[in-house]
Amino acid sequence: MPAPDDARTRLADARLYLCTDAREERGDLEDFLHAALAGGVDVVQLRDKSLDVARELELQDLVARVAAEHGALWAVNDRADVARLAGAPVVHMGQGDLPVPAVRSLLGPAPVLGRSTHSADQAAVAEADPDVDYFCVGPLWATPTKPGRAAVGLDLLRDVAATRPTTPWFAIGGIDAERLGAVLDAGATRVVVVRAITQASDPERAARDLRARLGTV
Ligand SMILES: Cc1ncc(COP(=O)(O)OP(=O)(O)O)c(N)n1
Ligand SMILES: Cc1ncsc1CCOP(=O)(O)O
Ligand SMILES: [Mg+2]
Repeated sequence: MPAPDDARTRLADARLYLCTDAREERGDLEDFLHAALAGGVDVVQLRDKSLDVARELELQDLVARVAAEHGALWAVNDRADVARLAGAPVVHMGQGDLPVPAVRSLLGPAPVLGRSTHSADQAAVAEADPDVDYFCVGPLWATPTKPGRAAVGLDLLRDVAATRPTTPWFAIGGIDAERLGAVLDAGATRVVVVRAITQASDPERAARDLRARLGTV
């Protein structure tokens, strides 16, 4: 696990963040992680709402080990208890999850803390909060991976980009190779994807293609 400040630097340098799907039950999670990370994914998050908490905690060891082999960061979603027990370098909380002060109260200053945002106001709050290390803006397009969450559209991305946040931020929701150009044109430099890699016939190649287009800018 990287030292906290190292993790913050690496998060700021990250361009491609992958949330996994519920593939553990298919038995190919480890192979998939190796492929995606070999393709250049910078941050990987186990996002599987079907897992009970004990199994999720077990699987974080696998995620941590594979991420370390590839020099990538790994993140825990939603669960501060799991993040603490697993020693996660990154934890992600949505608007309906634990509030930022509660997460810091439980986990202290060490983990990189990310926040979901769905409006300009929420993005501004995240940007102004010194305890938020990165935030995500989306879903840009409606996506089956986040049912019930309305699309925010590229206009919000443009609006957020225009505020020139100093906090690293990512675009999320419905992003794939075809739409990536529009996302970059709207001002994002970092993206989070699920299906663009999890549903690719060749996840390593899909990750490599996305990462190459994201570059280092
Ligand atoms: C990196 C990243 N960005 C956004 C989310 C979404 O979080 P949330 O809005 O809490 O929704 P769930 O993923 O918990 O369903 C995320 N998980 N990761
Ligand atoms: C977790 C989450 N939060 C906003 S959109 C989303 C899912 C994005 O999935 P996909 O990249 O498959 O559209
Ligand atoms: Mg959440």
